[in-house]
Amino acid sequence: MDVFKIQGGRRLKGKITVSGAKNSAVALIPASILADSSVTIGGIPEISDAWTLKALLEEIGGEVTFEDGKMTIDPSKMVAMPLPNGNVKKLRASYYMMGAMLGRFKQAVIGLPGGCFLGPRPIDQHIKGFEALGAKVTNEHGAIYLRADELIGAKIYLDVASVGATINIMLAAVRAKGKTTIENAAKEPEIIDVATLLTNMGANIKGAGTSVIRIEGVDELKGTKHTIIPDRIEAATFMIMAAAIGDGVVIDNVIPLHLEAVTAKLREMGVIVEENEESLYIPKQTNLQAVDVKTLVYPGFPTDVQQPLSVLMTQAEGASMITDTIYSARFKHIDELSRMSAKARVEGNTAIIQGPVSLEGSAVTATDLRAGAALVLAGLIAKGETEIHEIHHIERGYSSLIEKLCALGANIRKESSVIKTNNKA
Ligand SMILES: CC(=O)N[C@H]1[C@@H](OP(=O)(O)OP(=O)(O)OC[C@H]2O[C@@H](n3ccc(=O)[nH]c3=O)[C@H](O)[C@@H]2O)O[C@H](CO)[C@@H](O)[C@@H]1O
Ligand SMILES: C=C(OP(=O)(O)O)C(=O)O
Repeated sequence: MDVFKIQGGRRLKGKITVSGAKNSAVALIPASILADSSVTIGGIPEISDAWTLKALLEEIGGEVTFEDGKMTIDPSKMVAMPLPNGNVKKLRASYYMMGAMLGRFKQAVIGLPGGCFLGPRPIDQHIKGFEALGAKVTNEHGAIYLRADELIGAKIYLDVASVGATINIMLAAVRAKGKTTIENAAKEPEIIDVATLLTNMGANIKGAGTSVIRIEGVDELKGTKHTIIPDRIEAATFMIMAAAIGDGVVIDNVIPLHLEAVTAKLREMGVIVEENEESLYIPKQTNLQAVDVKTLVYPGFPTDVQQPLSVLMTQAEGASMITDTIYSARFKHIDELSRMSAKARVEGNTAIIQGPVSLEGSAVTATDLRAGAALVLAGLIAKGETEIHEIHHIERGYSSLIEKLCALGANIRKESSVIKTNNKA
């Protein structure tokens, strides 16, 4: 099994470039299924989720190339092959194969998705949407079976403003007959990105990025070219790293508007954030102050940044509180941070973190993607060596992380860890 080894205490300085957004990429790639000819997407991050989706599209007959961040998908020979197991279990966003295949083939068999375990992650709102469009949906032995004679536009009110359900219903509805309205839709920037691709393919979508999305179905969608938006969660991770251990870091390829909640909270902690059109500059920081944070749907503070921010809180003066209203159990990293001498505890859906403390290097486990990012940051700050296990979680969402951090002066490398066995045989 591979591990990350970090020698902590090295200051970071220079420029780091943000990759394309994971949560856009994982929806844009399945969206290509709906076209009748090739779709090319630029800026796809080199993350395992993108490679897994490429493999899934190939399993159903897609011809896909992925080189230098450019993915070209020819969907013309795809068929409605069932995908009950295997790659679908490796990532959360395999659920987008449901909406896209239902939209194109009026049928799909897709295993329940994997991805980060953050507490229960139901997909009832996705299914409610598919059923409203006329699909019969059953769950058989851990796979979702979807079938429709035809899809007919409908009015769908989401009980929770779910990112996945909003995008999945858009995917299923763009080729349905008539009008679909999604009310209480999620407003994340990645939803606008997917709507932009679909619109360029010929779809008729209004209101993406607001809480009401209106779709007028079309008979067919054509191939197109698209460039993905920058990853606001990766950017936020780098902002936090720069605030914790930077000697002046430029974070390039960002949309500052997408980061407003993060920037505001960092400023409240005393961090100086200079905004330019497509980049941010964070000078060396002193005197970080404790803050209270609550995660919310966009444009609120993102849950995906909660775990990295909690590490910065260990360096701030006073007691900080961070409440996750989206995923109440997203705190597995706190136990790992405690191994590194953090003073933190969890009460319900809130972590209480006392700072400043001197973190100590240790062997820790990335229990999920952003827990992994948090531990990388903790390792960069800590005295001595930190060894992070289960890094496959981190590789689902951070492209070339080692290379990017080493270029800023970090001492981090990937190694194969030798499992010691009692070899008596
Ligand atoms: C691949 C991807 O884009 N992942 C992101 C997406 O996940 P994902 O799309 O899975 O998250 P959702 O926005 O759907 O979930 C938000 C909340 O709604 C609940 N819910 C969701 C769907 C449903 O049918 N029923 C239901 O109750 C969830 O349990 C959660 O409490 O948005 C999350 C919230 O910003 C992010 O943390 C993830 O990084
Ligand atoms: C939770 C995340 O990802 P996923 O939904 O793909 O598991 C994340 O990106 O932080």
